Amino acid sequence: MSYSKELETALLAVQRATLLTKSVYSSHAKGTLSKSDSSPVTIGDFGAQALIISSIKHAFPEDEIVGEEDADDLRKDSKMRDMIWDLVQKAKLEDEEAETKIGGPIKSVDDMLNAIDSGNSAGGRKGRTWALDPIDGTKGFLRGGQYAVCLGLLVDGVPTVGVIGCPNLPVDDDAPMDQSIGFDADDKEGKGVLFGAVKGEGATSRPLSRGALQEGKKISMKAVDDISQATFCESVEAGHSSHGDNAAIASKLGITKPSVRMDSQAKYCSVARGAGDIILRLPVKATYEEKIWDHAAGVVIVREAGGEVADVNGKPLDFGVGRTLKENKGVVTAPKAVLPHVIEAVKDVLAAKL
Ligand SMILES: Nc1ncnc2c1ncn2[C@@H]1O[C@H](COP(=O)(O)O)[C@@H](O)[C@H]1OP(=O)(O)O
Ligand SMILES: [Mg+2]
Ligand SMILES: [Mg+2]
Ligand SMILES: [Mg+2]
Repeated sequence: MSYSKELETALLAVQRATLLTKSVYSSHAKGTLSKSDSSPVTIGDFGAQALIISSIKHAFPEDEIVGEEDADDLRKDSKMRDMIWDLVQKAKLEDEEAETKIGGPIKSVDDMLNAIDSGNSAGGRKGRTWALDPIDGTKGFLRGGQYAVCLGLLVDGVPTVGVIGCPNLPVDDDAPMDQSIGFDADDKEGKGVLFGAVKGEGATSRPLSRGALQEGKKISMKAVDDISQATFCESVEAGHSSHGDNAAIASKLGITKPSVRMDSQAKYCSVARGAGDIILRLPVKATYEEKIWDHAAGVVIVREAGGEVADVNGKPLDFGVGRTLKENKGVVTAPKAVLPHVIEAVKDVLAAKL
């Protein structure tokens, strides 16, 4: 079946939400709270989740949504709630037809809180579920590095549509990855990319705009003939992916170039357009369960660009078991043809640690 309405809705919804996140960054008042797992959340995360869920509910009222955030803290904190309401009202696409397609503005504070809380689906194997990360890489966002607004559609547990907005990546698909770091607070030309993909239909990139969608261009991964020449990427945060294990794996593959460190699913987008080749996310703690919203959209984009993902044991990622990837450990991404080779190196390095 065709997913053209799903793709268009997701592209517009993510594009509108990126406008909100950019306005938070420029305002320098990010209203940061610490969550129960001590990770940060800002008014940008809440505002983007409200806008995107209201867009999905307008176009597809029956669909389930697994969103990272909930509104519990906001129901207790009127100051924070008012800051977010102000942002949400201001974030509008400058194209009436586009804005109408995603339902127009949210009507009240209650609707905004209820939208945020509609991201409470338990996920699962049956039906249509959107996986939403309103700001992926919140630490990167706060640092002025890369971050991404990520929305994926799972159909019976299978990642099927993926859209990611990266306000700080260069528009040029051929820009080298080390030029990708740095924040575009002033909305300069040349920064801000919207990636999209539908299973079986390829992946595209287009410049983020403030109104109607710009035209998309096909993207694809680079062929890797000699793995020792590959570029690998990993998290900036050592607490999110084991830099030591990643380095040992790279060395086993004969890779001598230093890793490129980048926050968020901007990594998936970068390798999907050939600005890097391999992503290593080796677990730091055995108990950590990767969240479906941290991978669903990126996985569709990478696969449609010629890549494949698996966990550290080479097992396919199972998005149908709830809000987390609890049947998997870590995530490894590479061009399809070389993934088995990379997984062998991962297994060797992990086995040597036992
Ligand atoms: N202990 C952890 N291990 C792995 N990932 C984590 C951990 N804590 C938070 N994350 C999530 O990792 C992702 C960031 O990955 P990266 O380090 O590659 O940028 C984010 O989704 C972040 O959540 P969040 O969406 O709240 O930022
Ligand atoms: Mg978070
Ligand atoms: Mg995330
Ligand atoms: Mg997040």
